[in-house]
Amino acid sequence: MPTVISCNELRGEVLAIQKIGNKQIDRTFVFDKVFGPTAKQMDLFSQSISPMVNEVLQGFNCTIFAYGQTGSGKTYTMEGREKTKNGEFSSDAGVIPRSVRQIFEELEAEFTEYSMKVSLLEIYNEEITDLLASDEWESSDDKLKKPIALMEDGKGGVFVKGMEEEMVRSADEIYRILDKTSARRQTVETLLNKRSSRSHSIFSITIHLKKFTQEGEEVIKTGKLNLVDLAGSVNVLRSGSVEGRARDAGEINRSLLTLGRVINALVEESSHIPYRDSKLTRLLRDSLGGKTKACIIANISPSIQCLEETLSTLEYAHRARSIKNKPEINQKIMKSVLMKDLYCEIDRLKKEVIATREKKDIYIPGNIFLQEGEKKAMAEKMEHIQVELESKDKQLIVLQELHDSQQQLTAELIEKIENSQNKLKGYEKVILDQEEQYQKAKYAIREKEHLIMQMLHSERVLVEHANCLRSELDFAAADRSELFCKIEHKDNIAERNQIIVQRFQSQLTEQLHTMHKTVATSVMQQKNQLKEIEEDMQSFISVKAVTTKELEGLVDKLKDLYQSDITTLDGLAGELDHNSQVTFGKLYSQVLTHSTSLDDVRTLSYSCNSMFNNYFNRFDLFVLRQCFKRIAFEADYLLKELQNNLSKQKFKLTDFVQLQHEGNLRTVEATRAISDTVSSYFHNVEVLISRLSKILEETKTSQYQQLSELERKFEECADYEEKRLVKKVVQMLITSKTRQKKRVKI
Ligand SMILES: Nc1ncnc2c1ncn2[C@@H]1O[C@H](COP(=O)(O)OP(=O)(O)OP(=O)(O)O)[C@@H](O)[C@H]1O
Repeated sequence: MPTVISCNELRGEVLAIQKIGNKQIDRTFVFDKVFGPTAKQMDLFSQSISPMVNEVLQGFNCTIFAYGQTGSGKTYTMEGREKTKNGEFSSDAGVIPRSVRQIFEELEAEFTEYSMKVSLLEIYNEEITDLLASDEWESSDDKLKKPIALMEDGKGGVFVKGMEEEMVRSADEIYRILDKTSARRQTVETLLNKRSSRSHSIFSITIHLKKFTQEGEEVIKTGKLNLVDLAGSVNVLRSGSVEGRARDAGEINRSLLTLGRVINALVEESSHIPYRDSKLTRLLRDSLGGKTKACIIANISPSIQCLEETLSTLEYAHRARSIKNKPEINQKIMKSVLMKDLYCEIDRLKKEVIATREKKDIYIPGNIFLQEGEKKAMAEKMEHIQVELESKDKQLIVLQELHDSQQQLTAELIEKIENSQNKLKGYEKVILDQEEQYQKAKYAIREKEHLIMQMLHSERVLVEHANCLRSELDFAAADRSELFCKIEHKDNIAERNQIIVQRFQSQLTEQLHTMHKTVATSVMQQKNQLKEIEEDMQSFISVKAVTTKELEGLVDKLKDLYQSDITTLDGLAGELDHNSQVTFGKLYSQVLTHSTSLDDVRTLSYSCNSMFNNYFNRFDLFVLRQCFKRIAFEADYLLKELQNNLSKQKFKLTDFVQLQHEGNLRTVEATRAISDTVSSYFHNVEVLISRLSKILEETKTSQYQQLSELERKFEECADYEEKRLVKKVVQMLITSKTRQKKRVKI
């Protein structure tokens, strides 16, 4: 069957998947706790109920409701399937037996003095029945189940008139009461549940605990736990209620509807809360928004067929979640006050009984009468008392008849009792003997129990040891696989390294080869270049020598030219000198011839003048000659200087060429030496690389050997360890089995 509900226990969410037409609508409801289909009774109890039970023992009133569709597991949740299984507490045990057990365990652990009473009410078709009122259940006739009235207590609360509360001293007593009364619940077969409970049941445990104040005064602390198994919320048509029971479906829904309306009104904080509209809500008024702590368990089915009811339950519970109760601890009552209250209650009950017997009137205590102002409440009370009186009349007649037959039976019984008492005395002796035997057996059992405990302890230790060994083995196996992984990884790295070295080797050889070639070509080129430079220098020197020679020739020619010019000029100067001397002689003879008269002076002056001019011309030529001589001398000197410089330069150039040549020769030598060193260095590198790869190869093989050796040793060790552990475990199992056998024998 398809499921439409999924639970997220961690987030406290319930997801409902609804399909309307082709549309899928997902709805999520959040709760304080969510228990999925795999949850156990114990989970629900320990997480949600157990803390509330503790609070009851602290003096709070707590109520636990189980609400949900018929057949969804409310009764299973509250009561469970069976309380005990093979003498142990069953895992199917529900909230009620588990709460009872916790209460007694805690009370016994604290050595607290306490008194405890329980009550069990059923609300069916808006009528309250007391399932503990024993005398009414003697008869199997349903009609005799007497409905009882709900009364206002005048303090704003209600009480169930004449409700029986049974004092209990142990959990077993409560279990017995529950077993006895479970058959009395109104059940009917529906399509959804073979034993559907049609009524609401309220099981209450009231605990009075004796405590001491700091001043040492004795006080009574009271806590009450209400465990409510609501009737299933049903759709009459779908639930298939049969045999005219459809009415009860309506009534159940009516009281559940009122419960829903009360919840809605509380959530909306409405001014009017319709508690009074149903018996259920009147009775549980304090648990709904009052001083009581309340927990609602919403039971749902994951089936698609129940989706409508499931959604309604989820909405109902979700609304109820937002109700805020104001839990208050019950006031501690002084023992004396409690006693006084109890005496008053007894007094009231006595007066009530007398009034009922006399059928005259009803008794209402003065204080209640004064407080009962509300007409409605009073009318209801009267109505119930009327109903009660009528049913009591009927019962009286039946009881009278019963009384007569009972008296007859009593006489017979007294006789039987006397016989039985005689037999009893005989049995008592037997019982005493058996008690003694029982004590001995008990002692022996305790001893064996002690032994068993010790054995169990040692078995637990052994199991723990085995677990430790197993985990060690697991660790060793994990280490081994890790080691294998590492070896594989190392192999891969070594392989990759080898490839890289080989590649490097080939690249290096290639590069060395190229370098050799380059160096040889460069040496050749350098040699050629040096040769060319040498040749250039030789040609330059020879050209220079030729030019110098030519220059020398030219200088000689120039010198000769100057020399001839100077001699010509010298000749010219001599001729000029000779001519002037001739002219001067002629002039002197003329002066002597023509010097007589007055005009002698003028003639003298004239002659003197020309003589002066001649003299002057002669002086000029002399100076010119001197100048030429000096120039020729300077030119000669300059040429000589030039010649000297040229020959010096020639020598310097020859020296420079010589030096250049030597330097070139040295460079060639040095380059050759460097090239030799480089090639020898590369040769060495080559040798070293080949040696290195050889070493690498050797290391790799030795590593391989070492690793395989290690692997072998590790495998041996692991095998040995495994065998040893298996042996140990087998040994331990054998020991444990022998112990178990011994224990069984014991
Ligand atoms: N969690 C569960 N594990 C095993 N069985 C379960 C569980 N819940 C319910 N059941 C079984 O399903 C059947 C119906 O459950 P139960 O009577 O508790 O439902 P209900 O809600 O009380 O029904 P109704 O409202 O009709 O009384 C019972 O036989 C019960 O044992």
